[in-house]
Amino acid sequence: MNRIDRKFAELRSAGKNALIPFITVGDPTADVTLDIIHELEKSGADLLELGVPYSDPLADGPVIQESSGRALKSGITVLKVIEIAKQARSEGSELPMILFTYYNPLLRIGLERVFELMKESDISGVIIPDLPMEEDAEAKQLAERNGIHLIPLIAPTSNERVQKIVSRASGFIYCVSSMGVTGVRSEFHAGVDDFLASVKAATDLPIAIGFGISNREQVERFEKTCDAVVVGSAIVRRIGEQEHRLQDESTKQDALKQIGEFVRDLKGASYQTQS
Ligand SMILES: O=P(O)(O)OC[C@@H](O)[C@@H](O)c1c[nH]c2ccccc12
Repeated sequence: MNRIDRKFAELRSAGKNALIPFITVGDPTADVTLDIIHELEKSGADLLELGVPYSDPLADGPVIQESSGRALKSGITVLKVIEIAKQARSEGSELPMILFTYYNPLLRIGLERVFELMKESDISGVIIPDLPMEEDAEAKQLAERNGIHLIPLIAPTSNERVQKIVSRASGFIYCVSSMGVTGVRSEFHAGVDDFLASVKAATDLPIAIGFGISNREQVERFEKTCDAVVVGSAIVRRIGEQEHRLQDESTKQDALKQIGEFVRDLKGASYQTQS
């Protein structure tokens, strides 16, 4: 049991769902990211995806790509991201943290070392969008050895593949609402409900949905069929809009508050875990 399991168990017994924000670490700077992490937590985030900025992010839409660009300018690397997770923890954060990274940055450091560093920083999960199940044996083994969940991403796909993926998963299952890239969508494909039902039928693990969720109505839409929603672009876009105000001491608190309010809105009164 790590922090992810404990959080979902706690929410399940309270009959609540989880909100999982995704942010790009280092956007606009490492210091501001720490403030954002604490603000998200105060505003009701239940778990957190820490995105490692990457220069060639295949699955990312424009909002996250631009955010990666800002973060790379501030000099962030995967090692720095892991360091920032550790610092957030030492500053009192209790959030279960999930590292979100493409595979190459991990390989460059060396898988063995990077998983040990994640453990030392109390990171509970890792999502590697470009690592297919067929090639994840080494990462999976190292994750297990270090008490970290390798969280699979599943896109609407054949039943057989769903079975295969969930049967070896741990932590939770991240279901992608639709094909394509991240970003805001106004509607969800009707097949998404069948897809979620087929995943649910195949596993007892919590199920998260992400890709294109940007408002309270959409969060509610998935309340019954999922245990968690991931919101990336809608939050990252707001961080981008506040880029300068977040870096000016005289406006920073107000800018943080606006981001926090958006997260409170997403959760809605029925979700609220904190007042
Ligand atoms: O941005 P959205 O549409 O809210 O989707 C979540 C998402 O940003 C995050 O989980 C994510 C960022 N990059 C990704 C690449 C692949 C899958 C998922 C992701």
